[in-house]
Amino acid sequence: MTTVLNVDAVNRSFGERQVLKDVSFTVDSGRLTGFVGANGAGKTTTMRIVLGVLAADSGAVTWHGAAITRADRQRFGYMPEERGLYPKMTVAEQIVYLGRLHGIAAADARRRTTALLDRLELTERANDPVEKLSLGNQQRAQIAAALVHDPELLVLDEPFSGLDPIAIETVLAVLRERARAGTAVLFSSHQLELVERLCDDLVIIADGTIRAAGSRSRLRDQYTLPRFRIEVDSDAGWLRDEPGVTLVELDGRRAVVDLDPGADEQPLLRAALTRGPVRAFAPVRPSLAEIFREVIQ
Ligand SMILES: Nc1ncnc2c1ncn2[C@@H]1O[C@H](COP(=O)(O)OP(=O)(O)OP(=O)(O)O)[C@@H](O)[C@H]1O
Repeated sequence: MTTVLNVDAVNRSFGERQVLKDVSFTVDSGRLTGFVGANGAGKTTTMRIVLGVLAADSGAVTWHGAAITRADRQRFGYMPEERGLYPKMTVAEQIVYLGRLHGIAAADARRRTTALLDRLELTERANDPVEKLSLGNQQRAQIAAALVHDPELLVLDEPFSGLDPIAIETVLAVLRERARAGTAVLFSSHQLELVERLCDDLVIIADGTIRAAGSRSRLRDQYTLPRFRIEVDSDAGWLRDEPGVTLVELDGRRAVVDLDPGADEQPLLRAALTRGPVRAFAPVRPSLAEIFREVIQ
C-alpha cells in the first residue's frame, strides 16, 4: 500500500462562498477510503476536482507525486453523484462503450462487461435499456461502468444510495475485491454504518474543512473515551460511589463507566475483583457515528 493520490491545500469558491478551505488528504492504493460529511460539506466538489471535472482555485491534486495527466485520468473510474448513463442504450452496450472510451479493445470490453454484470447480478438485465431498470439496478450498472476499465483509482459519490440491503452486500464485496487487487478507492456515503464496515481509512469534512483523516483504527484510538464496560456476578450499583468514575449506564450486573481524565483503569478492575468475579472488563470503542459527531462539533 502506497499513497497514490494527494489532495494538497485545495481551495474552491462559488461566487462569494468558499466551499473548500485548504482541503488536504491522501488516498492509498489497496485501501478503501471513506469520505464523510454532512450535506453540502464539500465532498462532491472535492471529488470533481480530483477527477478534473472542476478546477481548484488554488492547491494541487497529484497522482504518484506528479500533476495528473489525461493518460492518468484514463485509468481513473468515477461514479458521479448525478449518475450519467444513456437512458436508451442497453446496459451491456453502454458498459462496453465506456470501456472502449477508456481505451479497452472491443473483445476485451465485452468480456469484462459480461463478467462485471455477472458479479453485480445484472446479467438478466444486460440487454434492457437503462431507463427500463429500477433505480437500484441503474445504480449497479453505474458501478459496472466505473469499473469496466479496471481503474487504478476509483472515486464513487454515494455508491450505496438507493440500493437494497442485498445489493449493498454485493457492492461492498465488489469494492473490497477491487481494493484487495490494489485499486485505491475513495467513496462518499451518508450511511456511516456502511462506511464503518467498509473503510480502511477515513476523511471527515465539515463546512469545507477537513476535520479528521487517517486510518479507521487510529481515529478510533484517538477518539476513544476513557469508557469501560464491566460485568460482575452481583449488582454493580457500588460503582455509583466508586471514586474516579462516573456511572454512564447500569443494568444489574452490567455497567458502563467513564473514568476521570488521566485515570488508570486498573484500580477500578482491582476494586471490582475485591467484590467477586469479574466476567467482563473492556474499553468501549466509539462507533464511527460517535467519532463523526465529536469531530464535526
Ligand atoms: N456549481 C455550483 N455552484 C454554486 N454552488 C455550488 C456548486 N456546486 C456546489 N456548490 C455548493 O458547494 C457546497 C458544497 O457542495 P458539495 O456538493 O460539494 O457538498 P457534498 O458534501 O457533496 O454534499 P451532499 O452530501 O449533499 O452531496 C454546497 O453549499 C453547494 O451548494
